[in-house]
Amino acid sequence: MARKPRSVPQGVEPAADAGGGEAAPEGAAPADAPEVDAGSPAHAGGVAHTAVEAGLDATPQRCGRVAIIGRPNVGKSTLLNALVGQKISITSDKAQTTRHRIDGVQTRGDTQYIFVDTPGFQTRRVAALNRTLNRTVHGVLTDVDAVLLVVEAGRFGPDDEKVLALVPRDKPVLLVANKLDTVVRRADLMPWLQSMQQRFPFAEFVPMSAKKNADVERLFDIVRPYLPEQPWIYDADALTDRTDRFLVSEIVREKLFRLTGDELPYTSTVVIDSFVEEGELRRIAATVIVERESHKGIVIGTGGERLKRIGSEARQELERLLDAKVFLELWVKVRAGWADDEAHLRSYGY
Ligand SMILES: Nc1nc2c(ncn2[C@@H]2O[C@H](COP(=O)(O)OP(=O)(O)OP(=O)(O)O)[C@@H](O)[C@H]2O)c(=O)[nH]1
Repeated sequence: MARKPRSVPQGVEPAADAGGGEAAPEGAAPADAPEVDAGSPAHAGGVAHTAVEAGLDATPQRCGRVAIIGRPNVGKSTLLNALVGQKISITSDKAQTTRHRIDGVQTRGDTQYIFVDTPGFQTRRVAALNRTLNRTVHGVLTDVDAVLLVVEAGRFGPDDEKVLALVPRDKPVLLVANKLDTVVRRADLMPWLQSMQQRFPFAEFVPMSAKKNADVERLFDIVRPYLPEQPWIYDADALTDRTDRFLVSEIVREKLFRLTGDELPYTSTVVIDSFVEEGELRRIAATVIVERESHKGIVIGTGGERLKRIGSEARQELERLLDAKVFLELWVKVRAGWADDEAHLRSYGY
């Protein structure tokens, strides 16, 4: 399991925005929080069942799972990274970047928040890759204490509607109206929030920007009451359930997407061939898998320039994440039709 590095956490932008988060527009006050079952056991025969009753500890632990769902590109990964205080989920402008379910752990005071990122709900293609992704989203939702439905502030289209339809009715759903910083006329948001209130019994309305520190802090306080009183599942310094090896493949994939822009279809992926620890050095070999010979050219670039840059940017970020020196070797291979082939998907960890 990956832990928080000793070095300074990445992810949330420093609070350059003094005054920080945008306040919720007037009238957008959260709906009353529903009664949350704190999960404390019933009293039986005067026996102390909790640390509090036994007088051992004034603050019993809270711990719960919170799903982050939403259509592609609304900012789910950006939010997860900000909440966890470290980059564990990759982001790019290319929709459908997130492919795996990832637990992001943040422990603060008496509370352990386990945020579950999910792949954007896929509506475009019906290839095996998308079927697998949709199954992941369904699985996540049955197993959480609360759901953050992320949408873009002021917008709720058919794709958002499809995601909302997936949520089991017995879960508290908090509407995160993200990218508030892009809304020019805040007054326009009021009627929109009211229409959202009519649409679904959301437990809370949270207009915010995942890129603003103060907004992210506020979200912790809003989510906390929805988490049951129960012992923590992970150690206090845990970052994610994923291994370093997994995080490495995600970071290389992010650089690949960022540096190829729209030229490369989202069906390319990255496989880690070897990950060796030699004292303070990590020797990593990875292969970029693409579907066509022409895609290989895109990744390599003129005179190998682009592949070199992907490697160099990934290495710098990996050194911060792993808190070690990194030697990264990158290869490119063509595997036609991998995204439509269930056997290949399994071998690549999907
Ligand atoms: N202006 C602004 N941009 C944001 C905010 N949050 C996320 N973004 C940008 O929106 C784009 C998509 O963000 P992601 O976090 O990758 O979105 P996602 O929902 O995880 O996308 P998928 O992986 O496709 O499901 C990126 O370019 C982010 O930088 C925000 O609060 N304000």
